[in-house]
Formats: sequence, C-alpha cells, structure tokens
Amino acid sequence: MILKIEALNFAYNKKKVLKNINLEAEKGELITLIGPNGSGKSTLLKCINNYLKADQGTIKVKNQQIRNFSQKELAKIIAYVPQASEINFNLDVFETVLMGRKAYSGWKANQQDKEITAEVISKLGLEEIAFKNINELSGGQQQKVFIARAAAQAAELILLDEPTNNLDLKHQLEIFEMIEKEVSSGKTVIVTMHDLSLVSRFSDRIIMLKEGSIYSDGTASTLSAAKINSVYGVEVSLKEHNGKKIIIPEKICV
Ligand SMILES: Nc1ncnc2c1ncn2[C@@H]1O[C@H](COP(=O)(O)OP(=O)(O)OP(=O)(O)O)[C@@H](O)[C@H]1O
Repeated sequence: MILKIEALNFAYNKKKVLKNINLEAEKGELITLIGPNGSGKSTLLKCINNYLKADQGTIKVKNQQIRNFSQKELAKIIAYVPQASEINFNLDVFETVLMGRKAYSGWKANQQDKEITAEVISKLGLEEIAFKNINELSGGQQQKVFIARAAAQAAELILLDEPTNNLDLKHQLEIFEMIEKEVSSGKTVIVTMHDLSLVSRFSDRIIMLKEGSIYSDGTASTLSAAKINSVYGVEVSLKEHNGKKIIIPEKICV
C-alpha cells in the first residue's frame, strides 16, 4: 500500500473542512476525487502533500507518517501539481521539467537529471515545445508540462488538482493519456475533476466528497444518479456508452 489515511480532520481556523477521512491507495491505482466546489478536494491533496498539516489523524506513505519526512525526502515519494491558477513562473519547458529533479540533486542538476528530463519530455510528446517559455504556452500545454515535471520527479504517488480544467476535448484526452502512462508504469495517481463523464470513462475508482466527508468510494459502475443528486443537489440522467457512463445534468433540486 502506498498511502493510508486514518481519521483525518482538518480545519482552516475554526472552519472544519475535512471530517474523518479514511482512505487507502495501492500501487498503480488511478483514483479520482469528485465533489462540489468547496467540498474539500484541494484541501485533501494539500494535506496528503504535507503542505497543510492535519489537525487530527494520520497520513502515511509507504508505512511512515508524512510528518516524519523532510520536504526533500517526501518529494521523492509524492509529486503534487496544483491548480493551473496557482502556478506562475518564467522558465522554458525543459527547465520546468528539470525542476522535478530538485529533490535528487538540489539546484545543481547533473547529467542523469538532464537525461531523465529529456526522456520524460519525449515520452510525453513535448519535444516540439521543449525550449518554449512556459508563459508562451496555452493552458493545456502548460498542464502537460506540469504533469511532465511530476513524472520527472519519479515519485510513486502523483497528486493532480483539476488538470483538465478549461481544456478543450483534445487536451483533456491528452492529459488522461499522460496520466494513464504514469499509472501503467506503476504510479498511483489521485486526481480531482469536475467532468463526471470524463471521470467515469477513465477512473478505476471514484471517491465522492460531500461537505468534507467521504460520501462514497467505489468503481465508476457504482456512480448513480441518486448519489450525484444527493452530493451535488442536481438531478441527472445517466446514459451508458461502451460500458461507460455519460452524465447529463437535468435540473437543480429544490
Ligand atoms: N486558504 C484557505 N483559508 C480558509 N478557507 C479556505 C482556504 N482554502 C480553502 N478554504 C475553504 O475550504 C473549503 C474547501 O475548499 P477546497 O478548495 O478544498 O474545495 P474544493 O473541493 O477543492 O473546491 P473546488 O472544486 O472549488 O476547487 C471551502 O469552503 C473553501 O472556502
């Protein structure tokens, strides 16, 4: 088991945001966290990454509490890609992906770091933009670069916060292809998303958060109109296509 969370509680000041979260993740799992705006998805990822410190409960990676790791050691196990709006710097693509190697070599990247960076760039199909400045890229291209940086970090657990937000259909699929490549090479990926049809198509396991608690945890086949209705307050129709669910919002429940 790569991740084990037990009885996690977290509050911003006095506002309880995560309530009694229990969660285990295995090697090679793709887990999607869904839930309405403000249900605590980003906060949970930030707690797992030890960016926010839990008030109560434990978070263990590889059987050790995350608070016992130095930031550098934890970065060899967990890679975290925040929401696009939280990212802002002025480097080219190669340099950005190379930053993923910081946990190994500090500021002084060695030849091996550069080779790993080049491998990741070509494996994930970013060669053509390798020397473009990040700020000159579209949102979709930037997201790909940040996933590449997480891949270069060679962490076993990758946390992605809404990587497909604001992306067109092609970029959404490309991001999922990148995620699937990481999962098929044995990485565990936890990703937050809002597009439930996309989630149903790509996830092994879907965790629904409702007001800071886990409301359900199961395969895409367990996603039901009743659950979505209860968590989002919206009536939906579910259609099946090639064994996957398509979720159509119908009306807001009153
Ligand atoms: N830095 C902060 N200080 C105080 N409250 C915060 C902070 N960040 C988030 N919150 C609050 O915590 C709750 C959970 O926020 P969080 O960002 O984890 O939700 P989310 O499920 O990721 O939402 P979204 O889908 O909109 O990204 C919200 O009520 C939010 O207002």
